[in-house]
Amino acid sequence: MASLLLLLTILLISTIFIIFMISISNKKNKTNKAPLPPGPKGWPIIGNLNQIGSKPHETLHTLSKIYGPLYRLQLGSVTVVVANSPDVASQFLRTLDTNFCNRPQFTIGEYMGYGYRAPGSMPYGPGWLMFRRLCNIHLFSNKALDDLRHVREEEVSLLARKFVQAKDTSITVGVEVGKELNACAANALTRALFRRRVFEEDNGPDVEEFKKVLEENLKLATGLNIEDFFPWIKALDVRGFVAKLKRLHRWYDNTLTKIIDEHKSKPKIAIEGEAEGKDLLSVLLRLKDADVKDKETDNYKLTDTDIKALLTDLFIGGTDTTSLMVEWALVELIRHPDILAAAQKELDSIVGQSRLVSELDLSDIPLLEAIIKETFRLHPPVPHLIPHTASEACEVAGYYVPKATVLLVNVWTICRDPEVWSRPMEFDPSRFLPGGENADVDVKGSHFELIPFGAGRRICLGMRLGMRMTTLLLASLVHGFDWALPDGLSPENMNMDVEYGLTLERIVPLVARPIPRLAPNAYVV
Ligand code: HEM
Repeated sequence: MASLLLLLTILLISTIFIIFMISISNKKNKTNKAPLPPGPKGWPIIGNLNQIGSKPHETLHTLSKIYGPLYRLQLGSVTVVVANSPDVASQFLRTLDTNFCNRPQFTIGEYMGYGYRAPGSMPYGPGWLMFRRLCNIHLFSNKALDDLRHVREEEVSLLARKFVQAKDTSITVGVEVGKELNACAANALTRALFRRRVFEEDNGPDVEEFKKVLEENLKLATGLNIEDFFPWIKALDVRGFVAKLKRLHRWYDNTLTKIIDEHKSKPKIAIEGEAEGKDLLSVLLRLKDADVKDKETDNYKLTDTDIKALLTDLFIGGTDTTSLMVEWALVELIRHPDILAAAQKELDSIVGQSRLVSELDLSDIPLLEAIIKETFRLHPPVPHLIPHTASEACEVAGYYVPKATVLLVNVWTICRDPEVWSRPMEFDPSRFLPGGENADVDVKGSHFELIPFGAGRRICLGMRLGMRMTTLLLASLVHGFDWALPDGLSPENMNMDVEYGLTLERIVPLVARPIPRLAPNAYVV
């Protein structure tokens, strides 16, 4: 009996001791822990979701004026922090990069990323590193990019030719420039990925359907989908969002399965052999071969699903971003004819007027480069990057950021912050010219005031191709054509509104008249 009493007493004392220790440690945590970032008060259950509105980039921008460089939103069950200054962005993406190099598991990655097996949605780890390494060697290295220079140049000359042919019919109506740019960027990319032009009218997979799919792509891929914040809405699929994603995924999957089968049925071409064996799909199929023990894959056994996930991601990541960017640059140049004329003069002095631009002409074009940077600044194609997530709780800028918090880097706001840029709303490329106030700033991820491709480990995988294609396309359109608006439209009253998505698209697409300005045989392909 006495020993039972003793045992109970010991148990009681230890329980009290444990409770005491936990409460001390909680108190200590509470007092030592930095406060959560400030943010607007939310409603029970939905949090701040009802305050986001239909133009989240504008809402997030307005909130930055109230709550400063780092604020917090509660969107349903998910805590989101928004970084609004170069300094805070660099704390997340440079100082704490290892903690923020994961992606939240959002619905889009579940379907379009084949269950988070594509590089854009995949968790950080060996599989993700392997995909990036493969792409960096076989698609985006300088050598791989040089090998495919002719492909990009051919596609851009075909576009120029199309614009020349359109000149008579477009006098009153103009051409829908963004759509043509999109097809051009898509064809150049898919020729590098699997040697096919997806927009070839009589050869590609059902072209009309493909165009619709492309349009649907990024509308669905917005950074802020309600389904990601309320699992029950996703389960019930109230908006039909999941059904649409599944349909889109099925389309990609069927199309890519056909393309892969076609490639497999062709005789295998050694990787060091003819150039045509060097498209990314041929390389991936060779690496997938059971006999290949390759350090590039760390002997990871690639599957057809991995390959389809990668191709889908590269295609989605590489088309709209590029064409949107060039469309915005052209809009700004039409609104600033003096800058357009100066850029034409710069290119004429290098290329002349008897041929189209080649990528080889584009090593010393300070004004065009400045125009590209200024366009990235005022119209960053991906306004909040792709969401990142905190692997562990941490402290940033004196605030506590809990584990699993979703991070949005508000590039859109940073790029128009008057504390960072003088005359931020003015399109003025001269700020980036030698001697200009921002001459040293580049877009490659080390100057956090201008990170249209992101920064750190998750920086855009296709940045080098994106830059090459953007520069070639814009140079060709500027050098090859004068640009006018259809009758009745003036540069001053162009609609500049955007539709929010993962990328910011123009609500009213640019319709313009290309007027050839080179010798007629310059456009002959
Ligand atoms: C003007 C052109 C482009 C812009 C502005 C752009 C922008 C971006 C941005 C902002 C991100 C997210 C970075 C982050 O979350 O920190 C990203 C990621 C990505 N981009 Fe691009 N991009 C462009 C072109 C391309 C091209 C040409 C490709 C491929 C062919 C591509 C493939 C990807 C992929 C796969 C990712 C995901 C990377 C990862 O999560 O590891 N992008 N891009």
